[in-house]
Amino acid sequence: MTARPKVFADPLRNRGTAFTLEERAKLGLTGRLPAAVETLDEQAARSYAQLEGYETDLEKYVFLDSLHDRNEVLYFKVLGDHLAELLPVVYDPTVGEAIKQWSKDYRHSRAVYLSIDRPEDVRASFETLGLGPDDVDLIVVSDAQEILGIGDWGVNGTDISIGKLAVYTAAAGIDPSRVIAVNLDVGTDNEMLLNSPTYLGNRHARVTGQRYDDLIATYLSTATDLFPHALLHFEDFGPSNARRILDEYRDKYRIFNDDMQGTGAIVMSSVISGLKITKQTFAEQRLLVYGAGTAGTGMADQISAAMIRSGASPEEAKARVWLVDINGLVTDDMDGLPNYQQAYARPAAEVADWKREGGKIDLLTTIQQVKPTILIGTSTDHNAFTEAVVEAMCAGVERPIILPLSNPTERIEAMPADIIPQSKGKALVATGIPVEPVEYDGVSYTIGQANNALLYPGLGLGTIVSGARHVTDGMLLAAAEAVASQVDPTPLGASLLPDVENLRASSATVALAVAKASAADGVATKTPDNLVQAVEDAMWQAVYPSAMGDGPADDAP
Ligand SMILES: NC(=O)c1ccc[n+]([C@@H]2O[C@H](COP(=O)([O-])OP(=O)(O)OC[C@H]3O[C@@H](n4cnc5c(N)ncnc54)[C@H](O)[C@@H]3O)[C@@H](O)[C@H]2O)c1
Ligand SMILES: O=C(O)C[C@H](O)C(=O)O
Ligand SMILES: [Mg+2]
Repeated sequence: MTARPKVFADPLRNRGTAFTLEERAKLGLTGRLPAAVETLDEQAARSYAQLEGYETDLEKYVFLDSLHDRNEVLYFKVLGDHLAELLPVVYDPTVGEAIKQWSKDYRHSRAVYLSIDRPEDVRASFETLGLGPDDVDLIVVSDAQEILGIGDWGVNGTDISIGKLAVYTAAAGIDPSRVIAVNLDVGTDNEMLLNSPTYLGNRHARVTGQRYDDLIATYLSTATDLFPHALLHFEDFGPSNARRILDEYRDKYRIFNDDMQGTGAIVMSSVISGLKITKQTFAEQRLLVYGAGTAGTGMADQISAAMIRSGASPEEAKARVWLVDINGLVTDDMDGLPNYQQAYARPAAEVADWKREGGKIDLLTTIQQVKPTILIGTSTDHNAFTEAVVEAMCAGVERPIILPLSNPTERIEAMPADIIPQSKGKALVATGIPVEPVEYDGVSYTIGQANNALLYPGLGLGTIVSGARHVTDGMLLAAAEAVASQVDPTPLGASLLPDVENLRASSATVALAVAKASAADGVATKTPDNLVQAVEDAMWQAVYPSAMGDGPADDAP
């Protein structure tokens, strides 16, 4: 058997049957491909037809993953041409299924693995990529402690970094040759994985404390030293680490926590749209967050900051937020509250005569007492938003904003198909997962996807184009407003958020707003004369470079 030509194994350069005869000769591929020289469109049509032959989304995920590893341009062409259909396959919710199977189904690797047991290898692990200081725009890292709403998946969580990067490219044209996916393998507390013969990660419990902190510090300093222009995206860390890392390092490095900041901002977009319907201000809102972890408290932070901007004092804003977590309404007499919950804990005296079940003040009671204008679910507590909960929300206010945001599908607090009829069409709903429109009383209600995927790609692009030194609150707000500006939510049944179908255009608009905010906040290091053009030019397209007049580089077979 002869050796496989090297270029076939490089997904960034491989074009398979699209190599012309000249390219085949130049690359030593003569006679190594069937005669047909296909266009990218022809290849994409065949790949899509093959994809349609698979039944389950997980099979489609595996097929697309293999395509990703053979030919990146073709993969992104197929993904881009069918974005709304395929986003749920390469990303949430199917990526959650793939992660559960990851070690068992292990095929190949495109990530960098940093092990807590070998911190001395961090630098070498990046250096093996052979990339220079100007070659990297973006790194997505996860320690996989809280993957989506499915918990701790150790090294299996690698695919969340890969999935997020695929969305960055498909949605905002981040150049796929300039990104790195990283898994921080600090062990896992998932017993099932530890006992599984196929598990590929470190076989010990999660390391915490100083050694963990040292690995994070080493990661940040090494990545920034080697790739000084890269945006460092943090994904699916556990709640206390997520917040600690962001608080400690956001003024020092170019970091972004998607679950806190990206999710907070997409929720801001949903609320901005909702307030166009209720004709209220942020300062008038009463916010109830059910599931006060990384995402939920990130949202509370952004919404209370918006209350302050719209005229509330910090004390008034705080007094308009209620958190309900696993032990019921969060009050200041509870022991061991994490600091991110303490910030919003209600005075115990204020709720002394509220009804308690098993010592807890539950979600329904809190709604009845508080009459929230906004109810957010980030609890992973499936079906927690019962009919009684929805009815109580509607009894309190005319048009409640109800956002069941837990992912994946098996975790969502309620499905819009239930909330819309239960609220008689009054509730303003968006979800984290993609869902079909709901028909009710002769109206079709389109449900916006309040998933950070609608926001972070454009935010990342704007950060890269402006060379922002940090991701500021001003940039997050600009992104949220830019997303909301793309829809008119006021007709009955209209979505609160733009359609995923238009994600690429939407991301460009977001990027532009973010780049402007970066300059206004004084963190931009690049200020192109024509920002619109700079954003357009920065967006990578799924075409073979020769089509843009640039042939493939020389390479021995
Ligand atoms: N739509 C989006 O863009 C988006 C973004 C980030 C996270 N999320 C989803 O939000 C959920 C939470 O993610 P996270 O990263 O904040 O996780 P997390 O673990 O940090 O927070 C979850 C919180 O919910 C609480 N909780 C668990 N069970 C509960 C119950 N029965 N009742 C009340 N509270 C309960 C936990 O104590 C914890 O405080 C996940 O499902 C995730 O997929 C969605
Ligand atoms: O990944 C997603 O779909 C959104 C979010 O980051 C999550 O953790 O659920
Ligand atoms: Mg996440």
